[in-house]
Amino acid sequence: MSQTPISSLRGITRGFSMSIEQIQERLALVQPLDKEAMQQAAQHQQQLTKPAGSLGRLEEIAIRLAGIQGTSLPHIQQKSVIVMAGDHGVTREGVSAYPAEVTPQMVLNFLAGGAAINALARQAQAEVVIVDIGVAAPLAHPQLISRKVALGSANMAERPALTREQLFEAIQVGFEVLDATAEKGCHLIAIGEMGIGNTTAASAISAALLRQPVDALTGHGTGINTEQRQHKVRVLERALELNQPDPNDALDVLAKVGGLEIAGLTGVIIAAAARRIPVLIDGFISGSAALAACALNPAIRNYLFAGHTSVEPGHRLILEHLQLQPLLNLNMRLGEGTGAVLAMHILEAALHTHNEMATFAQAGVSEKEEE
Ligand SMILES: Cc1cc2ncn([C@H]3O[C@H](COP(=O)(O)O)[C@@H](O)[C@H]3O)c2cc1C
Ligand SMILES: O=C(O)c1cccnc1
Repeated sequence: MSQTPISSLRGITRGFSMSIEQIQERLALVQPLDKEAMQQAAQHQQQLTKPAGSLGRLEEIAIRLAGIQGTSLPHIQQKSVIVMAGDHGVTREGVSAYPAEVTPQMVLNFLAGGAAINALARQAQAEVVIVDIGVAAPLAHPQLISRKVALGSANMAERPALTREQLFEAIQVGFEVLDATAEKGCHLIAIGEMGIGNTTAASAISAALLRQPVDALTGHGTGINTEQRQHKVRVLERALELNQPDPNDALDVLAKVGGLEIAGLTGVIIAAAARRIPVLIDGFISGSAALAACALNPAIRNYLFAGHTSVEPGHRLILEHLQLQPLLNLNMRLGEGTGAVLAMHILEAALHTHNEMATFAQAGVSEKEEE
């Protein structure tokens, strides 16, 4: 993974020095994991009443959470899922199985508590934070965080999806939403999104940053058929050819072929890592935000957990690149943060065993025989 040089960040930000400084500041706050806490947590695992290593990846999760929180006995109490919603001009090219008006309709459904993410968040006892960062329709609700940067992105098949100002504003919204969530107390964040057409944006971002042909990572999204997928690939090829996003510059990629909710989630991820809060990534779209965040600072990767692996083929390529092993594989392709919130149970299970099990000494259980 290569880090975007700060000089290249400056290159694209003439005139917006406030925002770029804020982004650089946050990126610079991300610290390596606490090695000492991880060593102590690993030793603690060795003393628990089980054959060494027998809790498999649960042990690795507890140890990494120790490194993230900087304590040998990490804990998760308050959890939130931040769902960002935005529209995509590229839907005018006919790249989705559903019409764009589903975006605002689903935001209202989230606010009424009737979507899959609401059901799963209730089960996981996670707070649901809904942000309108760029839905192309007026929306108002007491529980909605209204931070519209624009009425959707522009059509990337015709021009850059976002202006530099819109990109920086969207990342800034991500910082602010994460800050407000963290200040209420939060030990684990899941990220989710809603935006008809956003698998097209995620495909373009990952094709550019992973330097892969779009055909290798473009999927069927909400359910387009084989012929429609071929059309989506052609639209993507046209958008990449026209915009020429710089693969060494994740901000350039996010502006030219990204989207407001994806840029906002990139901001959430950066700000969470800077505050040592673990982040559960959901599917392909939130994965593309993680890919961009890690391109800006590779140290962010250590704060991320992959909730699940999506059916979208590009998601697997992102996770391989970030060297993140998904916790679940349930053939899901929904988004909204659903796979991430489901995996909260696994992270909590890792800490229940880590923090609650008796040691061999406490329980009077005999340890392994000498070899
Ligand atoms: C009813 C409904 C609920 C959703 N919840 C998430 N998505 C998901 O599907 C969209 C991306 O797929 P595409 O790129 O093919 O449009 C996003 O909004 C994503 O979150 C939904 C889609 C629909 C139709
Ligand atoms: O991978 C995802 O998160 C996904 C896939 C299809 C549609 N919406 C989301």
